[in-house]
Amino acid sequence: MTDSVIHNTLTFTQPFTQAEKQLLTPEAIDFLHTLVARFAPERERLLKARQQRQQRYDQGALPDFDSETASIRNRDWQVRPIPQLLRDRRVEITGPPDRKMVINALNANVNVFMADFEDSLAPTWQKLMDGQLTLRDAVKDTLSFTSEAGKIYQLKSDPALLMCRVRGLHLNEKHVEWRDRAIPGGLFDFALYLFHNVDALLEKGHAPWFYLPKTEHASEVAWWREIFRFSEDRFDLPRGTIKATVLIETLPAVFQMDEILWELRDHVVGLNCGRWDYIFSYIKTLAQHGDRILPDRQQISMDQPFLDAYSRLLIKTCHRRGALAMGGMSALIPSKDAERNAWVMQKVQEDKAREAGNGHDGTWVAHPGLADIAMAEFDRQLGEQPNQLHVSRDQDAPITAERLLRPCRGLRTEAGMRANIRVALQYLEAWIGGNGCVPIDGLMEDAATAEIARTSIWQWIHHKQILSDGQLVTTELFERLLDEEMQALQQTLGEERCRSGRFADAAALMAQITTDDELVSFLTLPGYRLLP
Ligand SMILES: CC(=O)SCCNC(=O)CCNC(=O)[C@H](O)C(C)(C)COP(=O)(O)OP(=O)(O)OC[C@H]1O[C@@H](n2cnc3c(N)ncnc32)[C@H](O)[C@@H]1OP(=O)(O)O
Ligand SMILES: O=CC(=O)O
Ligand SMILES: [Mg+2]
Repeated sequence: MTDSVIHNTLTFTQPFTQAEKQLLTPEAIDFLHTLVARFAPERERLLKARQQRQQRYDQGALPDFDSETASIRNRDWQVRPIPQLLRDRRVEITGPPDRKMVINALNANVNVFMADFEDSLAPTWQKLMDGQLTLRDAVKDTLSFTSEAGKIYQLKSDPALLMCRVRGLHLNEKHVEWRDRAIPGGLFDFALYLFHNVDALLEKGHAPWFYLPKTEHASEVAWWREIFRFSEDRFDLPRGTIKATVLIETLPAVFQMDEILWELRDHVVGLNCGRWDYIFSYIKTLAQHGDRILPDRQQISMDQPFLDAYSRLLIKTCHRRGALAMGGMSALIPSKDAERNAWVMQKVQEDKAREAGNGHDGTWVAHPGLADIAMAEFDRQLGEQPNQLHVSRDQDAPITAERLLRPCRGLRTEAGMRANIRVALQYLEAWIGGNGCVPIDGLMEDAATAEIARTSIWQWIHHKQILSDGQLVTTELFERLLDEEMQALQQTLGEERCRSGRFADAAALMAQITTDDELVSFLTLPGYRLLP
């Protein structure tokens, strides 16, 4: 065995196992190679443009609607009609492409399962490969799993529809290099999923359906459009076969929704309110704006004016253009404690009722135990209709940039700061250990929610915030609280768990990204260096 595999001008940094050889066939690699050679250079330019926009925000500018694309916003046009199968997406479950979880998700009482290579996956090579193999088996309807206790998991006869969320533009796949540079992670996920599943999907009347995360500008979905078109031609697919739902989960993107739908009009079926990354992006984009600092995370609920405006503008924009307006995720997950569980169910129900009432066409759940409650709320609102495309929201007053950027009221407290530290620390420990989604204190925590936790603290330190009890937030206060929370975790989890886990690495990373002068753009970038 050699140490690396060179195929054409792609270099794989390690030899393939027998299982990986099923995915990394010469033909699949050829396709990946072609995509990388054609599209990787443009991705560099798109990332540079992100940096340049951020520099302007850091110098005091605020995101706004682009006057140069006003004609796209003002003209009447619609996206290509939504395929029949995708017109009713009232409940979607999400989760990493872990074998047991994929079966449970596809068997849940939902319309769609979004298999996630982004927020909920720590992209180790092993997880990526297992995830792709799992999805290939799911598409072929041969997926099964036997737990250590001997429980057998199999797909039901009418599983949910499958969508694949590829990694965001910023993430690399370091195990594959082209011209001595790591290739774009999203392109790797896309190429393998498409190559191995397109025939089987089409055979059963489905198609390659994707979720595109963390877009910041319409030019980024134009990049994906060219990849979709090229792939359709390569596989002799009619134009518009490949479909995508675009997450609107960055602050700059909320000002670009018409432009995003326009650029991707042959392929897009909807936009989605990725509320957690959106909150993170609000903090990051406005990192230097001392008058727009967010309070404790617990107070940043969807009824805050800036988030309510975001949800309503997304619905209004989508419905005018004939696209679905998907809602987002409550982070609450079921509890074994009956009293807490009743409270969780009530909160999730309220959240789904708000989304359905606003006019969303569907929503997300993080756990199968929440599917029925979400389904009931959307059934109540939608009735026999597959969606709410007829809800125009034309009666609303225009949603302005001021409203979308409006500062969020609420307190900054020591308890809130400690909670942020606990979440970020435990999440980073899980992530660098290869687990990208974990329950912490009754909440689903993934890369997006952890980003809120760590960037909040950075911003509070950077802008010398005063907590509700009068304490000044400083690096020293953060370091003391980090130390205390580490000790508290040792008490709760036990010395052994803390010693054998990756807490020392997690605490070091946390300290570094929280006290750096520059706000690190994604925790997964330095984190990825620690992943195998
Ligand atoms: C901000 C965003 O990007 S949101 C999208 C990304 N985030 C996600 O997708 C979150 C997905 N959710 C999860 O990963 C999980 O629900 C967690 C980690 C939060 C909790 O998982 P667990 O600790 O396993 O929960 P719990 O023990 O209650 O699970 C009970 C059962 O439900 C299953 N389950 C839990 N969540 C899911 C899910 N999302 N999909 C399918 N099955 C699930 C478990 O596998 C388990 O199955 P089993 O009884 O057959 O063993
Ligand atoms: O991806 C979803 C989010 O809320 O972030
Ligand atoms: Mg997200």
